[in-house]
Amino acid sequence: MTPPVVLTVAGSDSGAGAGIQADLKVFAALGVYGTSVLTAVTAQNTREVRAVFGVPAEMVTAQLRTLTEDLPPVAVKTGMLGDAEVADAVAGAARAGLLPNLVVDPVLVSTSGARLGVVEAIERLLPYALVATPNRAEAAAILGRTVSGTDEMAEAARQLAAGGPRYVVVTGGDVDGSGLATGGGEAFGGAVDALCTGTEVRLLRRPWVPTRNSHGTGCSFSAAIAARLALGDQVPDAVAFAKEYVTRALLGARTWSLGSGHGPLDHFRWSDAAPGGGGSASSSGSGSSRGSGPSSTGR
Ligand SMILES: Nc1ncnc2c1ncn2[C@@H]1O[C@H](COP(=O)(O)OP(=O)(O)OP(=O)(O)O)[C@@H](O)[C@H]1O
Ligand SMILES: Cc1ncc(CO)c(N)n1
Repeated sequence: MTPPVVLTVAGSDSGAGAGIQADLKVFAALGVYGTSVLTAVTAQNTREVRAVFGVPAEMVTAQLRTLTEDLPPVAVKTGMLGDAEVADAVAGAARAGLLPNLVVDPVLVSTSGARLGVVEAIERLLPYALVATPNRAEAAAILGRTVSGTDEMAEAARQLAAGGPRYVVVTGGDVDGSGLATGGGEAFGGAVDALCTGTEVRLLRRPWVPTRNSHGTGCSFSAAIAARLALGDQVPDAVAFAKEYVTRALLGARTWSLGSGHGPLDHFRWSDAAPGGGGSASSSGSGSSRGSGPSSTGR
């Protein structure tokens, strides 16, 4: 059995909750061969991003060329890009056809509030995206207006899809500064995302998981979409799978204590094996076999 190759182009999170490290965990959990091109190194833990060191654009290009010559990916996701030169380097590879099934997660700000990207960089890559996955704040920054309720999320998804990516998911998982269970998701009666397929907008709704351990939800969501695309899913199915996967990974992480800030997700369903583990929570509605994913969501 040869697994499909999937690539993440993103920054390193030393705390391994987000960025490259989260993406590689998702790829492993979903049974694809993960490769990585680093755009930045962050000094980061569950509480803060203390320092960011950008990888020069020429080095990003060198990684992309070297990798794709030998291990061409079937699907790709991008996360933190850093500056516009790096975004140009990635856009150049996309233009050359080296980045098929491209999922762009327009990372701008970390959960802890640190700036990780600029709108100008994201705008250079969006035209090449098959799928874009901005959260509400990112969609607002790109469009230059606020995006609050589900109607505005749907409208933002539609507007962004008209300007480049074939599919856009505006996610509603953002949590306010105080962290615990105070996020927009609760106010909406669940974790709601708006998927624009080009022709229509669907609201994807799953139960809101009240936990501080939500570091890297966006990274994991976009990585799971790329993994499922590589395994042959159509985009709406890949998105539905990814939503279920993240819900399940949040549920599994509810009771663990890794760091004193926003801890990581339970990517590998370890909580299923723990006594009274979080993975079987009925509200998830997901399957329970280890390593496998759900077959449907509440679309
Ligand atoms: N507490 C939660 N409970 C349930 N689902 C959640 C929760 N937090 C996020 N999600 C879901 O996770 C997915 C990722 O969305 P989110 O809006 O968190 O991305 P993000 O803000 O880009 O993440 P990050 O903080 O990693 O940058 C979405 O499907 C969202 O609805
Ligand atoms: C490296 C990196 N990428 C993305 C995010 C967004 O969560 C983060 N905190 N760190």
